[in-house]
Amino acid sequence: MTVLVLSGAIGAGKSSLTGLIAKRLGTEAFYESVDDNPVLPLFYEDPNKYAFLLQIYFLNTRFHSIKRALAADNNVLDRSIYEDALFFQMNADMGRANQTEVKIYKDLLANMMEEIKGMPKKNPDLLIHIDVSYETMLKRITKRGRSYEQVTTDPSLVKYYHTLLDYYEPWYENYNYSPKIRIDGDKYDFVENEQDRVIVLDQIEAKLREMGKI
Ligand SMILES: Nc1ncnc2c1ncn2[C@@H]1O[C@H](COP(=O)(O)OP(=O)(O)OP(=O)(O)O)[C@@H](O)[C@H]1O
Ligand SMILES: Nc1nc(=O)c2ncn([C@H]3C[C@H](O)[C@@H](CO)O3)c2[nH]1
Repeated sequence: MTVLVLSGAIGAGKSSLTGLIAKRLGTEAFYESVDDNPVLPLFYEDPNKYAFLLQIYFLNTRFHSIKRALAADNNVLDRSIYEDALFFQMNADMGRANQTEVKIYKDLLANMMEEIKGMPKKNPDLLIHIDVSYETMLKRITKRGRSYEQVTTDPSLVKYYHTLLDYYEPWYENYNYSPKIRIDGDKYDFVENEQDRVIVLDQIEAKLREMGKI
C-alpha cells in the first residue's frame, strides 16, 4: 500500500495534482470536501464566529477520508491532516478562537492522531508540497472563482493569504512524518501545459522510485 498526501496553500493546485497523480499511477484519489461544506462560506463571512466550528468540521471529514483511504490499496489525498493544526494555530493567533476552544481542538486533534498511530499505516509514504508565491496563489483563487475566497469581495483576505504563506514555510521545514518533496507551483503550470505536467509527474515518480515504492 502506498499513501501519498498533498500539501500547500489555498489554490496551490493540490486537488488538480491529486487527480493527475491518481491518473498516472492508477491510484485512488481522495478529496477534501469543499463545495458541500456548509461552514466554509459562513467562516469567510464571520471568521471570529465560525473558526472553531469550521476546524471541527474539517477535522471530522479529514479523519473520515483517512480511514477510507487506508482501507483502499494505493491512494492519494489532496490535503494532509498535519495542515489542520497550521490553519487552526494561525486563526487562533489572529484571535479567532478563545482559550477553551484552543484546548478542546488540540485535545481532539491529539486524540485523533493517537487513533491514526494505531492504524496499519501510521504515516503517509510521501508528502508532496506545492510551493506558490502570493501572486500565483491569488491568480489560481481568482481562476477557480469561489466567491467567498476573492480579495475583491473581502480585502482583509490579502493579509490572511500572506499570513498563511508565512505559516507554511516553517511548517514544511519542520514536517517530519514522512519523506517529502517540493513542487515549484510558480514555475510549472501542470494544469494547462502538457510539458510541465510531465516534468512534475516525472519528479514525483523519480522520488517514489528512489524510495523503492514503485
Ligand atoms: N500549476 C497550475 N497551473 C495552472 N493552473 C493551476 C495550477 N494548479 C492549479 N491551477 C488552477 O488553480 C485553481 C485552484 O486549483 P486547485 O483547486 O487544484 O487548488 P487546491 O490547492 O486544491 O485549492 P484548495 O486549497 O482551495 O482546495 C483551479 O482553477 C486550477 O485549475
Ligand atoms: N480555516 C480553515 N481551516 C482549515 O483547516 C482548512 N482547510 C481548508 N480550509 C479552507 C481553505 C480554502 O478556502 C478551502 C479549501 O481548501 O477550505 C481551511 N480553512
